[in-house]
Amino acid sequence: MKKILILHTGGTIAMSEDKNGAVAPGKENPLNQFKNPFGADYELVIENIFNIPSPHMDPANMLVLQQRIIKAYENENIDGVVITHGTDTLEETAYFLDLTIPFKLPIVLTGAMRSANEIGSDGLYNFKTAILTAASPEAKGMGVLVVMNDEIHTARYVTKTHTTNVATFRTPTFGPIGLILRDEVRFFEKLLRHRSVLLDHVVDHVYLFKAYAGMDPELLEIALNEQTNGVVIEALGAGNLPPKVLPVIEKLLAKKIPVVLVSRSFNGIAQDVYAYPGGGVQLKQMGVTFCHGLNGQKARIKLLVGLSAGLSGDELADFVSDAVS
Ligand SMILES: NC(=O)C[C@H](N)C(=O)O
Repeated sequence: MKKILILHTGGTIAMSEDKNGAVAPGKENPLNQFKNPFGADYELVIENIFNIPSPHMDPANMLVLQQRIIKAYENENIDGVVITHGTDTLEETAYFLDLTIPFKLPIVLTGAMRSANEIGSDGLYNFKTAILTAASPEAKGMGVLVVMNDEIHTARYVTKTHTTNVATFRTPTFGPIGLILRDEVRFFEKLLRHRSVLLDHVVDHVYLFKAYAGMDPELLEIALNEQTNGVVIEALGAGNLPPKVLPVIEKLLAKKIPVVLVSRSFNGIAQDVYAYPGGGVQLKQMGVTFCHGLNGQKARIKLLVGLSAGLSGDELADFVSDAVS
């Protein structure tokens, strides 16, 4: 018998379409109509912990989820957790939990691209396959997982790539680590290393900026204040910035505000390759932290988690830059 804790948080998987085609949460969560297809082999403990669209999700809510899971692991004898979530910020919640849950418990996030009463709705199917994955012995020790459209992805690298297509969740550069084939859960990769940190609160004022041709330095200047805890920049290509923004970055670093760099490219990692003004070599010499392999929103979660866990200086830089931790 497998005991799976189900935490519903909202999102399209919990919404329905009205007669004009507008999608919104109704009075009743359609997931409550889910009939356990697994019989007596599975005990599903279901909680509607939130009912929010995922653009309303924030790190404080992510911490509520993390604490609920830790409590269940310590006191309620569970074998796995499934979280249903809106897809817009699903990857951020998944990665937050990946970085902050210190034990080998299968935790699987899923959602839907089509609401409950739309033709071809993917919600119940994704929910079912997420439960199967959370119950799989092989999911133990794989970190937090995202299951959508018959694919299993790591929280660390998965990202939403399409506004409406049901095949929206992809893992650029590396690919998924498993598949669901009918009702069979098959993993074909292993996690090499996994590092989590302990935290009991989350810091705010960790900003994410995106670089562009002719980037205006005044955009970054808004981070030059006492409240700012950290800055992430999605840089150009292999990790380069327009030279106009360098004086602001110098000022941020002088104030001991960590500045983390990722690439805005969909594939690949940020590295110190180029030695022209604003190139990665100069940025690294200035003290910018390169975060290898994460996208901007994940690097922001990682910086926020590291800061919330009390890391600073070299320790924080090591934590953030090591994308396989
Ligand atoms: N497919 C979805 O779930 C998108 C929705 N806007 C959400 O993230 O809540």
